[in-house]
Amino acid sequence: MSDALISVRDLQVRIGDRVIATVPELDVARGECVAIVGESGSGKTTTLLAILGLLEGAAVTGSITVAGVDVLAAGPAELRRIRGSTVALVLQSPQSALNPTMRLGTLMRRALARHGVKGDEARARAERALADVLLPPEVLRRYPHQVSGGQAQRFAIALALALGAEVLLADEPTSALDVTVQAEVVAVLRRLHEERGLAVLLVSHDLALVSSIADRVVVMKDGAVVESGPAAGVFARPREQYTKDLIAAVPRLPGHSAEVQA
Ligand SMILES: Nc1ncnc2c1ncn2[C@@H]1O[C@H](COP(=O)(O)OP(=O)(O)OP(=O)(O)O)[C@@H](O)[C@H]1O
Repeated sequence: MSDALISVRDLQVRIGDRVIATVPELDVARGECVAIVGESGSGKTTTLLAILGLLEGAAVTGSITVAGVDVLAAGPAELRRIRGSTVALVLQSPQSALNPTMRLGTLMRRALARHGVKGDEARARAERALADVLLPPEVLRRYPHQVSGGQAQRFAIALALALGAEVLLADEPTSALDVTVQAEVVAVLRRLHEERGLAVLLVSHDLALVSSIADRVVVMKDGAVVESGPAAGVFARPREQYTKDLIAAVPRLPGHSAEVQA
């Protein structure tokens, strides 16, 4: 537990009188990749946004700790600080998350400056982070629309790394990308996780992606956790019919039935 970067207990999110997510327990340890899977509307994104303190208009109860900070009690300044320096959000559509009027270099420089990193140190961090996501330094001269979706997503990850993020919260990071560039983003995420020990909390419909990278899996249905455990165990021996159905729908996974492939 002392090792947990993210620790959630008895989380309940309500909008009006509707409960849209209930998560009794969710931990992400240093260096660990945990995936939340489930059908559309099952409460995955809501859980991620609650962890970042980004849910507006919702009643959130329980406890959420990120790198020792009590998210539900923290003020806006403290939440902004941990969002940049400890935990970073990677979204589905990277290009829409990047300011279109700024070159990527300006975006990177301003983000670092907001966290007090300037000059040579900023340049060194930017170069290292770009190398980590396998992007050439020349991308810093381009505008967001001048790079591919895969490059924009890798740049978003580089931005998080440059700011020193220890855990990435990735919400469907590949689903808006062409199949050809999905693989490059997955490869970068997997390398950062496996070789650099970056912790990742991944929300994804893509069970093939999840099975290739996650250490543990949390399965959500209708706003509730129905099953969780080590990824290998959940994929090999799912307990719940809902999980079996999710797995059976994916052609590349072992539990998939031959008829669907034909
Ligand atoms: N601001 C909101 N007001 C009302 N209902 C909401 C709001 N945000 C989410 N919901 C509802 O909460 C439920 C969970 O939504 P959420 O986006 O967390 O699901 P999800 O599993 O991430 O789905 P998807 O994979 O489609 O993103 C859905 O039924 C959604 O309609």
